[in-house]
Parts: sequence; C-alpha cells; structure tokens
Amino acid sequence: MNQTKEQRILNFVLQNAVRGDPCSVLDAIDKYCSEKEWAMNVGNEKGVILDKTVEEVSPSVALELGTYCGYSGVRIARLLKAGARLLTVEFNPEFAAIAKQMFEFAGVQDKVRLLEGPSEEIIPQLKKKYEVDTLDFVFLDHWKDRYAPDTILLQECNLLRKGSVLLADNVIIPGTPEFLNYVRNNSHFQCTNYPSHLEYMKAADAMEKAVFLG
Ligand SMILES: O=C(NCCO)c1cc(-c2ccc(F)cc2)cc(O)c1O
Ligand SMILES: [Mg+2]
Repeated sequence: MNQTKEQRILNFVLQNAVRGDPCSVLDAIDKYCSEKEWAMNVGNEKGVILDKTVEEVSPSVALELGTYCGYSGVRIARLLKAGARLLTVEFNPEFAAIAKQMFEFAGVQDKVRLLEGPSEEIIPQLKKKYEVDTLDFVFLDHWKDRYAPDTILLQECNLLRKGSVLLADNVIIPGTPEFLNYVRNNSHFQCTNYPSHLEYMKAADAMEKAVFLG
C-alpha cells in the first residue's frame, strides 16, 4: 500500500532525529518539508512567534486545534513547565496516528493529550470529560472556517478567562477573514497581528494574537 506524505515525514524523523530530543524532531520535519515535500506544519519562522507567545503565557493548560503531524504540538509541549499540559484536537484519524507516534518519539507524550474528533464536539466536553477549568492558551490551526465558530463556542462553554490568549495561524493564507473580523471588532478581545510567511515558502502569511479581556 503506498505511503502517505505524513508517513514519509514520520519515517524521516524516525531515521534522522534523536529520540527524546524535541528540537531534533522539529529540525527534521522542517528539513524534510523544505527540501522534499511541502506540508502544512507551522514551520520555523511562524514557529518562533508561537514559541515566544507560549513563553510569555507560560500556560498550565493549553489547547491546540489542528494537530496534523504533531509539529506544533511538539513545539508547544517542549516549552511547558512541569505539570502543565497540552490538549490537541485532530479530526483526521490518519493524521492523529502519525502525531501520536511523533509525540512519543519526541518524548513529550506525558505532557500531551491527543483528542480525536471534530472540534465542535470536543470543545463542549473539555470541562467535564477532560477536567479543564479554563484555558490559558489556545493555538488555532485547524479548518480555517472553524476558527470563528470555535472561538464563540469556547466562550459559550466558559473555557476562556480574563487574559486567555488565542494565537491563530494562517490569517492571510489560506486566510481566516470571518475570524479576523470577529475578534478585531469585538471589545472582549485585544488583537495583535504578526506578519510572517507561509511555512517553507516566500508567500506572505501572518499570525493573530487575540487576548480575551473577560
Ligand atoms: O488547512 C490547513 N490546516 C488545517 C488542516 O486540517 C492549513 C493549510 C495551509 C495551506 C494549504 C495550501 C496552500 F496552498 C497554502 C496553505 C497552511 C496551513 O498552515 C494550514 O494550517
Ligand atoms: Mg497552519
């Protein structure tokens, strides 16, 4: 059976990175996806913006929407303080299976909980089923037309508190116009735009930070 691109990425990591070394996993994925096959990982340039935001927030509980192969999940988990945890949601079971192996190889599996299913089903379960009180940090990187409805759903489920930080990937390409309009015209959010580039390409992209003001 032919391998998928995501399996090829994982195999390259298993062959070229160091087990238990998250940075070597990130470097291997970035090397493969810049030299061999493009893939929709957040990448190293936008990854630095993600790093700085995670370090500023120092979250105890972080949520990622859109796991894919686990690149940004490894990126976030490697920066979490002792006892902190990342919940990451992936709809596609094949991607989830790859990401699970990626987390284990990187050695971050004890900090990460991978939840398979649609975000609109999982978000309402976070409090009771996954014992979440409120979220300190949310990385939005899933289906771009879900960013706005899921931001509303997070509020409806009382998962945001004064100071909760949302960071959204791809607000230029593929683009998230409904989300940008929603948070930028909402007095409950303080927004900051971070211009960058599409992962592994010269095309312009950006990330948007939206701090919930309560
Ligand atoms: O769809 C995306 N993510 C959700 C997956 O379940 C996604 C797409 C792209 C992208 C694709 C095709 C292109 F031509 C340009 C950008 C980039 C990304 O960073 C992404 O996160
Ligand atoms: Mg993305």
